Amino acid sequence: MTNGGMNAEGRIAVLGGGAWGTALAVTMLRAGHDCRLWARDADTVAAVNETHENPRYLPGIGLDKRLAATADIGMALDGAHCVLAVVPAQAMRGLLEDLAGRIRAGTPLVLCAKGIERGTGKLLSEIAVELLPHTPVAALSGPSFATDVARGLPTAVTVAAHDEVRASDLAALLSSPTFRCYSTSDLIGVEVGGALKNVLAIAAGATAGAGLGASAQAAMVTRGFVELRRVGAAFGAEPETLMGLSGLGDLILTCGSSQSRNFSYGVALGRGESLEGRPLAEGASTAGIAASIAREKGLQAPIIEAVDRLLRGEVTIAQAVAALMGRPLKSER
Ligand SMILES: NC(=O)c1ccc[n+]([C@@H]2O[C@H](COP(=O)([O-])OP(=O)(O)OC[C@H]3O[C@@H](n4cnc5c(N)ncnc54)[C@H](O)[C@@H]3O)[C@@H](O)[C@H]2O)c1
Ligand SMILES: O=P(O)(O)OC[C@H](O)CO
Repeated sequence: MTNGGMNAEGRIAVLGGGAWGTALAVTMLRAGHDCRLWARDADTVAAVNETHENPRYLPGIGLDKRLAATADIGMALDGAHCVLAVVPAQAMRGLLEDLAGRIRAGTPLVLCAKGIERGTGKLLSEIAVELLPHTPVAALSGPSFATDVARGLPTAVTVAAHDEVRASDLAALLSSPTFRCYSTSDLIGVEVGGALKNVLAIAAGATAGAGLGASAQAAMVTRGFVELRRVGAAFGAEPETLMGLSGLGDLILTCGSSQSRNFSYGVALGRGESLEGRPLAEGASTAGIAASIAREKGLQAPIIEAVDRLLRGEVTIAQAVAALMGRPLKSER
């Protein structure tokens, strides 16, 4: 496999017709691959095929006319040499169950969602290994707004697999001139970094929404990053991974931009607005899971805990801030 992912080695199946699945499918075409996009929603399939748009999830962005969508998952998988799974984290188990018996043994599966399963506390790769024991599993994560990536704006992400050679082969396969994939064998680190940054983006958004000022926002993100590293370490993540694209990199992106759905969700929370019917914010599911994992492991994660309690309606933003500021003084480390 050559560098840059410009050699078409076969077809790539992208499963999930939302913002990120659509952006990745277009990126795969740009990388020189044949690509089929599977979407469960017939309107999305029709819009992609007929008007070359995904108006529900990527409004206003014209898509590559070569992009073919289908509602038939078997057709998307037919001849695929690599499969990208791009549905929300809480829907991933259902998708992977559908893939059992359909995906060819040995075909790599790249998990592109950022979350942890509610109820089990499992990483998505753990679910994949359990349900698809003959499938090599990888994850893709890093600073990447779907709208930026779909437009062909440049960014860099990380592709992780336990097998280092597989990770670097996949990074080469998925890279394009505007989508630079680094590789690592720290699969856990990449998954945990991507999942936890969403909770901190809600915290940063809530700080902004409550009008607490730019200084508070920077302090929240910095101390939140300490918690991300602490909880990440408990999962077995390597510290260097969390300092990379799928930790610090994505934190910088999502904690400072209203383009982030998690940040915007936090802004609404901080303003006391309704959270009903808002776009997907994975951090809202991950907050409770991360808070309970931190408690179980005896880790201090007061910001993650505060987001969880705010979302449950157990505290007001003023109470959450007072509790954080009133904690006993301690060393920064
Ligand atoms: N949007 C981004 O900028 C971006 C970037 C990187 C990673 N991600 C991650 O990608 C994942 C998906 O996000 P998104 O932005 O595409 O979300 P989205 O809300 O735009 O789209 C979700 C898609 O999943 C489909 N879906 C939902 N439940 C499903 C199910 N049970 N079975 C099949 N399909 C189902 C929906 O129909 C929709 O097509 C999330 O974990 C997100 O954190 C998103
Ligand atoms: O819009 P968000 O908050 O889901 O963030 C999207 C991506 O994860 C950014 O890397």
